[in-house]
Amino acid sequence: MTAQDREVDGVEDVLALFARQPEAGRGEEPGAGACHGTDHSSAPARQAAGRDRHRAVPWAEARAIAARSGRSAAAMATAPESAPAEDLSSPSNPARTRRVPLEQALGHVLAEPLTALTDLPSFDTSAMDGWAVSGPGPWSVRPVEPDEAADPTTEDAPPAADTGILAGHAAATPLPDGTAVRIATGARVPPDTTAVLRSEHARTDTTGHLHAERQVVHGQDIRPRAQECRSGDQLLPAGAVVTPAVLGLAAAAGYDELLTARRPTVDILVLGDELLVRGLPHDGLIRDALGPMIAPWLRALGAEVIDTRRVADDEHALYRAVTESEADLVLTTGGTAGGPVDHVHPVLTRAGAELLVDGVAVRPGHPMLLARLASGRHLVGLPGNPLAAVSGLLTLAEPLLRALGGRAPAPAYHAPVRDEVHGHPHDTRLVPFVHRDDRLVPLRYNGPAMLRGIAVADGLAVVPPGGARPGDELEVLDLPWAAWTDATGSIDDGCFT
Ligand SMILES: Nc1nc2c(c(=O)[nH]1)N[C@H]1C(S)=C(S)[C@@H](COP(=O)(O)OP(=O)(O)OC[C@H]3O[C@@H](n4cnc5c(N)ncnc54)[C@H](O)[C@@H]3O)O[C@H]1N2
Ligand code: MOO
Repeated sequence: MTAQDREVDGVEDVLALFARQPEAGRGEEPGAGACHGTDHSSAPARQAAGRDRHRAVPWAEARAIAARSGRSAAAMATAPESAPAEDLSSPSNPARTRRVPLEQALGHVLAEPLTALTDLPSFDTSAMDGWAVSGPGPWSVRPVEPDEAADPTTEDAPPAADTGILAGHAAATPLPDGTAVRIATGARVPPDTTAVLRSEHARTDTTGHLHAERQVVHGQDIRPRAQECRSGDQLLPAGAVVTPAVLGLAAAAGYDELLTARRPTVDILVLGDELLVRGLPHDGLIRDALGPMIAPWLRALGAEVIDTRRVADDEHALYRAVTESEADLVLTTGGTAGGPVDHVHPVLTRAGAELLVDGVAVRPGHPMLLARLASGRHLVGLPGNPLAAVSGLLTLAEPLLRALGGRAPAPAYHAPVRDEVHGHPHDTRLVPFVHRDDRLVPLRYNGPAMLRGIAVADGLAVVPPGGARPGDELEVLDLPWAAWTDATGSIDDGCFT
């Protein structure tokens, strides 16, 4: 990769050792994560921050609350009154589940365990092209009887040359001791077969007898019926995501359709009169960065986005939009803080919503919130600063949607960080990083209003209060499309080697 290529992929510019960046408190730009620096240095801001800190929930607890609330909402919609709240996957109520043909099931979530409908393999199968043999050799070669070779669906077809027993054909006649019959990979081995001899390990003599050129072990190259599973075995639990491999397994196990969890629905409300949807910023107006970003991000998290709507900075308009939505989740952007046109809190109060999380001890994104509306639906309020919105998306919306959609919690994983990362004194920090040589390398341009770092990141590193030293293990939040960029190779590891 040339220096020019490196510039083009955007990583080189964004990659930086945190220790080499200006520290928080010395200014926010160019993004050493100093939201808490400049923002809270004035007396009123300090007071606001003090109030926030008082009610802000720790980051991990906020995620746990979101997951718990999603689980109980899913259970209430799914199960009869008496069912335990954790029983997400009960398929008893069709409202939250859907039968989907296999060819449309990719990316859906199983609403019931995938249980084998057949033994796999469903018959003793030849694993190789060669000979089915019975007993010790040499063996006399037996021609295949027409009813053994015949395709059961084309019994009227003219007799073909002796190809032996082919895959998909019946093989009901037992193989007498001392005899061999030609057989193809995937064909049913005849009863009383003791082994399959690969064609390259076999030789026929002038008298037509078959000899093995290698030692023959009993059962060799036969896949016995039910080697992989028995009918009724659980292959996958409820909550598993249907991947291409799961589609293949389900088909092999006999499924034509799958019972899947209905995707949770989301209405996105983008607030802010300063936002433009086209063209260049001008006269204090800026482009809406969240409208184009949030819907595809939520879809990648398994949600069904009904609509993304721009709502004027008007309390009544927001109240109507929130209370009229029929989505499982209303997601707002902006208007979470205490500014003159920040209407999210007043609207929630007016709507009789219960605030489950009102501020999180995380940077960026601390004004994020989670509420349960009177209807039982949820509202996640993302802060307007774009990276703060991403933080809210992964802190509150991701665990909530995962639970609403019947998926198991993502197992947490940790990786060592390569560089020192400056920490906030009290709050968790979420910092965009790239994986390099089994280490997390934090990225610059991680300020709350910036997307330049996250746009090239593999994920967000969870930096505990106080920061991290080189080699410390940090929790990792993957981005749902990390695999896409790997697949396209657009962000090439080569640029750092
Ligand atoms: N006195 C205080 N002011 C603020 C505090 C605080 O603690 N005390 N917290 C700051 C933090 S931290 C954040 S984050 C923001 C949260 O603000 P809001 O959620 O109310 O969002 P807005 O005020 O509407 O916008 C903030 C910022 O983001 C821009 N924005 C909004 N929407 C979009 C969008 N769709 N695309 C691009 N940019 C967007 C908006 O223009 C503002 O610049 O509050 C701080 N203030
Ligand atoms: O950092 Mo704010 O700027 O918490 O999102």
